[in-house]
Amino acid sequence: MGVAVIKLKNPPVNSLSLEVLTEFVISLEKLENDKTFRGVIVTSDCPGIFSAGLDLTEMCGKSQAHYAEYWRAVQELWLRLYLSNLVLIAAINGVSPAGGCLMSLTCDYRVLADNPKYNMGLNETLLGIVAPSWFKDTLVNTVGHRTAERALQLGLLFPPAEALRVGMVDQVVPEDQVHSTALSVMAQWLAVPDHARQLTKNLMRKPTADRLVKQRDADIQYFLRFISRDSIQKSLRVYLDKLRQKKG
Ligand SMILES: CCCCCCCCCCCCC/C=C/C(=O)SCCNC(=O)CCNC(=O)[C@H](O)C(C)(C)COP(=O)(O)OP(=O)(O)OC[C@H]1O[C@@H](n2cnc3c(N)ncnc32)[C@H](O)[C@@H]1OP(=O)(O)O
Repeated sequence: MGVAVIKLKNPPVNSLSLEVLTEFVISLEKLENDKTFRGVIVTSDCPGIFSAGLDLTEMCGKSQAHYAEYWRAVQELWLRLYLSNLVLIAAINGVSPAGGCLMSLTCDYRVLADNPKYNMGLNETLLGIVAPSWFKDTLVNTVGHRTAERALQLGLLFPPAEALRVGMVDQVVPEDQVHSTALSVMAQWLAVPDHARQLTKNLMRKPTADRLVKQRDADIQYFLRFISRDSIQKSLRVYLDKLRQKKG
C-alpha cells in the first residue's frame, strides 16, 4: 500500500544530532517525491528508547555558528514533519522526552507501547530550558491548552495510561503489537482520498507552521541568545553530567 518505515538508529539513545536531523529531512523529502509512497511509520531501532530528544551536546559548549546551524535543522525537520503530505504514524516503542515527544506529536496518529517505563512529554523546564513557542503550539494542538499549560510548566513526563488519558497518544497497545497496530491504522488513513485528506491536514496545521515560517530567522536569533546565556549553558552541563554519572 506504499508505506515506508523510518527507523531511527542513533545509539545509544537516538538523540537528534545535526546529522540525524539532516538525514531524516533528506529521507522524508525522497519519500514525498516518490509517488509510490503515501504513508510513513516513524519508529525506533534503539531498544526501549524512541528518542532522547534534541542532542544536548549540540547545544552545549559549541560556537554561535553551530547553534544557528543546529537550530535551523531542528526547525526544518519540524516543518517537514508537521506539514508532510504523507500520512505519518508514530509507532512509539520507547521513552520519548522533549524533542522525541515533539517528533511524535508532528505525526497524524500515535501508537504507544504499553510499558510503564515509556514516559513521554515536553520536560524542558526540568533541564532549566524552555520549550519554544512552536513546541508549545504542537502540544496545545494535541492535548488542549490547560493540559499543555500544566504539562509544560511542570515538565511532565506521562506514562502510557496517562498519555492516553490526556490525548497525547491515540492508542496504547502491548509492545509486540505496536507495529501491526500502526499498519492497520495506516490502512484506515489511506482509505481516505489523498487530496481531500492532505488539504484538510493543511487547513488544520498551516496556521501553526506559518507562525514559525514568518519568523524563522528571528526564532534562530532568539535561540542563540537563550542558549548562549551562562546560566543556560551551566544548566545543560549539570544535566549532562547527571546523565553521565548515573552509570558510575
Ligand atoms: C525567556 C524565554 C525564552 C524562550 C526561548 C526558547 C528558546 C529555545 C530554548 C531551547 C529549547 C531546547 C528544546 C530542547 C529539547 C530537547 O529535546 S532537550 C533533550 C531532552 N532530553 C532528555 O531530557 C532526555 C535525557 N536522557 C534520558 O533521560 C536518558 O538518557 C534516557 C533517554 C531515559 C535513556 O536512559 P538510559 O538508557 O539509562 O541511558 P543513559 O545512560 O541515560 O544515556 C546514555 C548516554 O546517552 C547520553 N544522552 C542521553 N540523552 C541525551 C541527549 N538528549 N543528548 C545527548 N546525549 C544524551 C547520556 O549522557 C549517556 O552518555 P554517556 O554517559 O557518555 O554514554
